[in-house]
Amino acid sequence: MYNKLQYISQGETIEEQLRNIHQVLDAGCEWVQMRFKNQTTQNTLALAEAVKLLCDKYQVKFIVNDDLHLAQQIEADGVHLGLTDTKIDEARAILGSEKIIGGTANTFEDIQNHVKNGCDYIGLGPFRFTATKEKLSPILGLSGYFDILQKLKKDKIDVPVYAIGGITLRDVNPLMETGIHGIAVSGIITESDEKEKLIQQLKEKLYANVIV
Ligand SMILES: Cc1ncc(COP(=O)(O)OP(=O)(O)O)c(N)n1
Ligand SMILES: Cc1ncsc1CCOP(=O)(O)O
Ligand SMILES: [Mg+2]
Repeated sequence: MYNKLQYISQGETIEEQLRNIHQVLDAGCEWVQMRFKNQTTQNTLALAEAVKLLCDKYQVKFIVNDDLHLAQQIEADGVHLGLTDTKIDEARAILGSEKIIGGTANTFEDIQNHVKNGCDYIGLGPFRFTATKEKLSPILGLSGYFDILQKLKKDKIDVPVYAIGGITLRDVNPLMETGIHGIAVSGIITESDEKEKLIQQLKEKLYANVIV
């Protein structure tokens, strides 16, 4: 079972990214997506190599945003691909069956396509407005998640769905009630001065109904 909490990294420089990721790992997060936009290839590679070492040390999953060749080069656990990034089936052909491929969705049809093409998990959103990403797809709100998750259930499409976009601690319970698997968050964790406490609180809500 994939972890129910994915941290999406933030930071304008390699140092800032590494500081944020290191703090999040120390605070107990077990899944990191490295998202480092508008950077040189050299910078992105340097950060990815450093994050790979860190994630190996903490024994947590590490996926790379957007760049499947970089994910392959540094032997990350996988890649997250958006609707305008490399197609999921092309990425699967290159990465093989062992690597994790996540895909962004905004509609039920996006999820159907991703699953058909071999996607392992879905980042469904945005839940609400967020300044973390530009050019957002239409906002889904709670009712959007409810409708899409109902359709997935009806069509027996069983794929882990992560809610994303402007999520706060208060949103976790209502979102989980729609049937999502977990959440992918960036801002709330990056900006928190009490990361350990926040991650613990998020996990308590995310795993409240999981029988171990
Ligand atoms: C878990 C997760 N879900 C969605 C996204 C968004 O991906 P994308 O639409 O490609 O946007 P960018 O993150 O590349 O700006 C994500 N990264 N992770
Ligand atoms: C990458 C991405 N894709 C849709 S919303 C989003 C940003 C999520 O970050 P935050 O949790 O800060 O809103
Ligand atoms: Mg992308």
